[in-house]
Amino acid sequence: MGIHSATTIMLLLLFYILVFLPAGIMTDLASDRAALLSLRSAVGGRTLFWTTTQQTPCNWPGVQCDNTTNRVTALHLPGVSLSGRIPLGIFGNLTKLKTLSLRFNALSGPLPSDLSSCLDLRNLYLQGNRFSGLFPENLFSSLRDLVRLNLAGNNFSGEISSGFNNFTRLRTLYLENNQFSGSLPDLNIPNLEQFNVSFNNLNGSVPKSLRSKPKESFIGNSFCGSPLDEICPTKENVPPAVSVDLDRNRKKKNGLSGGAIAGIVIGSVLGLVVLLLLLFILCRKRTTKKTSSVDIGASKLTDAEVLGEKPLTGSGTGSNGFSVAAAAAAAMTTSSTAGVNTGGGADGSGNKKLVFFRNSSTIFDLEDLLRASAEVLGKGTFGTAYKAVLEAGMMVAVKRLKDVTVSEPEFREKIEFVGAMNHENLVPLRAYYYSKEEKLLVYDYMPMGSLSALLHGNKGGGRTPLNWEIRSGIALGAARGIEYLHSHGQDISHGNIKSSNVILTKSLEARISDFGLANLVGGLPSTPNRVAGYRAPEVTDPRRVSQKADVYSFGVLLLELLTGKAPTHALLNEEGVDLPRWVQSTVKEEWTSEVFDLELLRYQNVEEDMVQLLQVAIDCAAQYPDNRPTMAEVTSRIQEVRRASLIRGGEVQDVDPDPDRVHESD
Ligand SMILES: Nc1ncnc2c1ncn2[C@@H]1O[C@H](COP(=O)(O)OP(=O)(O)OP(=O)(O)O)[C@@H](O)[C@H]1O
Repeated sequence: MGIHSATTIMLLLLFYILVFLPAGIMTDLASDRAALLSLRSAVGGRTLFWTTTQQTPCNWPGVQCDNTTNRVTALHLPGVSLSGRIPLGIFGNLTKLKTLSLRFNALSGPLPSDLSSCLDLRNLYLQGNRFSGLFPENLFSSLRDLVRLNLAGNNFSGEISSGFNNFTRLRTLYLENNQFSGSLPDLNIPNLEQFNVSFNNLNGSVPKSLRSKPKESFIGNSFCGSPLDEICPTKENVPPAVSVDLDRNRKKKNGLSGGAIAGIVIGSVLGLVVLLLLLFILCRKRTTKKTSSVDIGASKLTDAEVLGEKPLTGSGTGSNGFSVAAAAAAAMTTSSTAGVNTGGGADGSGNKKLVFFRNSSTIFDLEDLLRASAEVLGKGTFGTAYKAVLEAGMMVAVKRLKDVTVSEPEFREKIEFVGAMNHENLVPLRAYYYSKEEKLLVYDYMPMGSLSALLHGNKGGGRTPLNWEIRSGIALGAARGIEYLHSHGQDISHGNIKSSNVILTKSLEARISDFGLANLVGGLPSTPNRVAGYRAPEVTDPRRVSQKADVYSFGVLLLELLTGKAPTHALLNEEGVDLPRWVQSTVKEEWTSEVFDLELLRYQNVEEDMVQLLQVAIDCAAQYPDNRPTMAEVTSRIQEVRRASLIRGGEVQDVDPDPDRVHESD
C-alpha cells in the first residue's frame, strides 16, 4: 500500500507537471498573444509584421517577454502608424506589462481603463497620439509602480487630478500640449525629476511644491506667480482704478446711472483728444528729425545696403525708446573731455572714432551710433548686447564689454585678429571702439536671434518650430564656423560654444558669435551654470580651453539640437545629470528614439539620419579629449548625414499632419 500510494502520488505529480503546469503557462502566454492580436485588429499599423504562425508572441517585433514567467512584459510600438481607439479587454489580459510605449501613433479616444490590470507597469509612454478625455481615475489606485508617465501631445482634458500623488515612485510626468484645464493641484511626489504641464488651459498660481521646476514647464497656460513672471492679483496689487471699474461693472449689472453714462462719454472723448494730440506731437517730431539728418544722405544709405541690414521695422526706432547714447554716451562724453590721451580710434589722434575692419570704410561713425535708438538683446558673460538702429535705417549689434583686463595695445592686437576672421558661418565683427571707460564691439545684427532662443523660447516668446532640414543645416553651419576658427592654428579655440552663441540669419543659417572675447576679459568665470552644461570635463580652468574642449561643447550643442533640451535644464541639473550622460544612458537602454525632440519624430525616413547625427554628437562629447574627433572630421560626417537625408528627401513624410499635437503651438 505504501509503495503503491507513493507511486500513485508521483504519477499524479508528473501528470500535473506535464499537463497542467505548461497548460497554465501556455494559457497565460496564449492570452497575452490573443490580447496582442486583438490590439492589432483594433488599431492595425505595422503590427502586421507579427507572424501569426508563431505560437509565441515573444519574437514579434516590439514585444518582449520575461524568460522565467514566459509573459509579455514590454510592448514597444513607437511610430508604427497605429490608429483608432483601443477597446477594453486588451490590457486586462496583458497583466505583466512593465513597459508600454505607443508613442507617436494616431491612437485616439479615451485611455482604456483596464490598464489598471497592469499592476507592474513602470513606464507608460503615450506621447504624440490623439488620446482624449480624462485620465482614468481608477489608474491612480492601481498603477502604483509607475516611474515614467508621458502623456504629452495628446488631447487629454479635464482637471489634473491630485490622484497623481498616488504615483509615489514617479520620476517623469509629462503632460504638456494637452487640453488640461483648471488649477494645478499640490503635487508632492518625492522623486519627481521631470515635470511639464506647458501649453494646456491651466490657470491660477503654481503650487509651492512645484515652484522649483523651471518656468518652461508652465508656459503656455494662464498661470501667475513664481516661477512665472506674471504677478498674481491680490487685494494689495490691484490698482484702485481697477477696483473703481469693478464697482462700476457691478453697477452696470443693475443698469448704468445717467451720471455714469455721461462720465464714460466725457472720459472717452477726452481720451481721444489726448491721443490725437500725442499722435500729432509724435508726427511733428519725426518730421523734424528727418530734416536734421540730411547729412546721413544717400551715400550712407547705400553703405547700409552693402551690409544688407535693412530695418525690420519701418520706423527704425528702438522698441523701448532707450538709446545707445543713454547707455554709452555718458562714458564716452566723459572720455572725450577727460583728455585726448585716453585714446579713441585707430588713428591714435584721440578722436573718438570707431575702428572698422576689412575695408569697411567708415560706414557710420560714433556719433551715429550714439544717436541710434537701442534695445537690450541680453546680458552675457562679457557685457551687454544691444540692437542699435542707426538713423540711416541700418541695424547693428553692439556689445559693451565689461571687465576688460588686457592693456590697450594688447586689446587692439587681439581684436584686430578677431576682426580679420572672415567666414560665412561667423558673425562678422565690423568695428570696435576703445577708450579707457568704454569698449564697444559692433557686429552685424542677425534678425533671427540665437539658436537658444529659437529652441527654448525667449523673453516670454515660445519655441520656433525647426524641422530636421533646418536643424541639420544649423549643425553643419556651426561646425564649419568652428572648423574655420580651428584652422588658424592649434592654439586657436573658441572657448564658449553654446546655443546662445549660435546666431541665425534670416534664412536660418548659423553664425558663431563671441569668438575671441574670453581673451579680452581674462577668460570666462568659473561657475556660471549656463556655461557649465557645455564645458568639457577636463576643463577645470575655463581660461585654459582647447580645440578638443570646443568639440565637446559642440557635441552638447548637437545633443541640444536633437533632443530640444537645454543642457543646463534645471531638472536634469538638479539630479546632477548632464545632457551627454542622459543621452548615453537612454541609448544604452536601447531607447534611442526616446531622446529625440518630439517635433523631429514627426519626420519619417530621417530617423536613421537622426541616429547618425546623434552618434556624431556622442563621439564629440566623449569623456576623454583624445577620443573626440576633430572639427574637420565632424564637419564631413555631418555633411554625409545631410547628403543621405537629401537623397531620401523625396521620401521624407510628415507622419503627423496635425500641427497642434507637437510643439508647433509653442
Ligand atoms: N549679432 C547679433 N545679432 C543678433 N542678436 C545677437 C547678436 N549677438 C548677440 N545677440 C543676442 O544677444 C544676446 C546676448 O548675447 P551675449 O553674447 O552678450 O550673451 P550670451 O551669448 O547670452 O552669453 P555669453 O556672453 O556667455 O556668450 C544673445 O542671446 C543673442 O540672442
